[in-house]
Amino acid sequence: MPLQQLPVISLRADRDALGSCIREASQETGFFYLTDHGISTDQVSKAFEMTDALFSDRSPEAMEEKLRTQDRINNSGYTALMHEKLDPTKNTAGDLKESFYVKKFASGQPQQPLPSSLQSQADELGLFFESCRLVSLRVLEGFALALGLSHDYFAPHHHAELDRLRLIHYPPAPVTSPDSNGSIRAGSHSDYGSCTLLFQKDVGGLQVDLTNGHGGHWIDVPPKPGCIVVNVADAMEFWSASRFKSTQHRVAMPQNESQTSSRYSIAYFCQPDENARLEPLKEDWRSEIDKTKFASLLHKEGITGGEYLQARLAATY
Ligand SMILES: O=C(O)CCC(=O)C(=O)O
Ligand SMILES: [Fe+2]
Repeated sequence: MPLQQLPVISLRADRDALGSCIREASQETGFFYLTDHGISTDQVSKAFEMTDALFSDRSPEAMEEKLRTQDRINNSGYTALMHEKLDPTKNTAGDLKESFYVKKFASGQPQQPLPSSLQSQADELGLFFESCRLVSLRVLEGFALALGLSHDYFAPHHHAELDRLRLIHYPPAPVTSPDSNGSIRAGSHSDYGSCTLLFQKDVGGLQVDLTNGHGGHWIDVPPKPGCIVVNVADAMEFWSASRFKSTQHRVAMPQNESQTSSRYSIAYFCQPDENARLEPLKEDWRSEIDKTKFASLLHKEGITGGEYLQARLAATY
């Protein structure tokens, strides 16, 4: 019987257990729920309150203020509805979502203009970023152990220079068949970096393709109290020479009345550093890489984390 539910992995597990659970999940679906991660429900609720406040104010002044924070070159600030298209192969107008990208704080200070509603919560926002960063480092330890490497193998390539916390709002929408070729909340895609942590408020819609782009067998990944959804992203798939799967996922349009209201999610994208070299971890693994997916990485000599991210972003906006 095909898998219908993602595994739940505890960050309290000892190193051996963590490595083997993460190995199994990363090889099978590339997605799992993470529990015992140390971020309190109170902290997550506060982050969602900020997200709600940011997107609820639709006055012309507030919308202008948000638009002024947009910085495409640095992948930070506000992105308006329909401005992103995660699945460029589909002939749709753009994804039905708006979002706000947050960069790592330095000495407790934001490194980008924030709209006033976030400015007043800047300390809390910076702490949430930091909590996510620490969890992502633990997940990277799990990946290293799962690949038979020293637990601290990935840390020197991950200083959160390009990491982004993304507050996301999907506006209310009608119930729509998943097979319709029309609008979508977020088109099918795989993430670009090392891994992603995802918090979903209460409205579901996230789906993962168990065939990973080969025909489509979508399973729902509903919000699970206290859990973060974690997925392998493309740089980690490449490093692992496709042992780990960076799996296609999407946010479907509402499938029932309970999903028609606003949907809020918060993603933390853990990225390799600007100058981190992307290459398979062992030379003799090279032949095992998914050559169609990574053609652009294979014909170039020594692409960096920064170059790869820019190339992927250019295809999305
Ligand atoms: O909002 C979600 O649940 C998923 C968002 C996502 O996959 C992304 O932004 O990469
Ligand atoms: Fe994603």
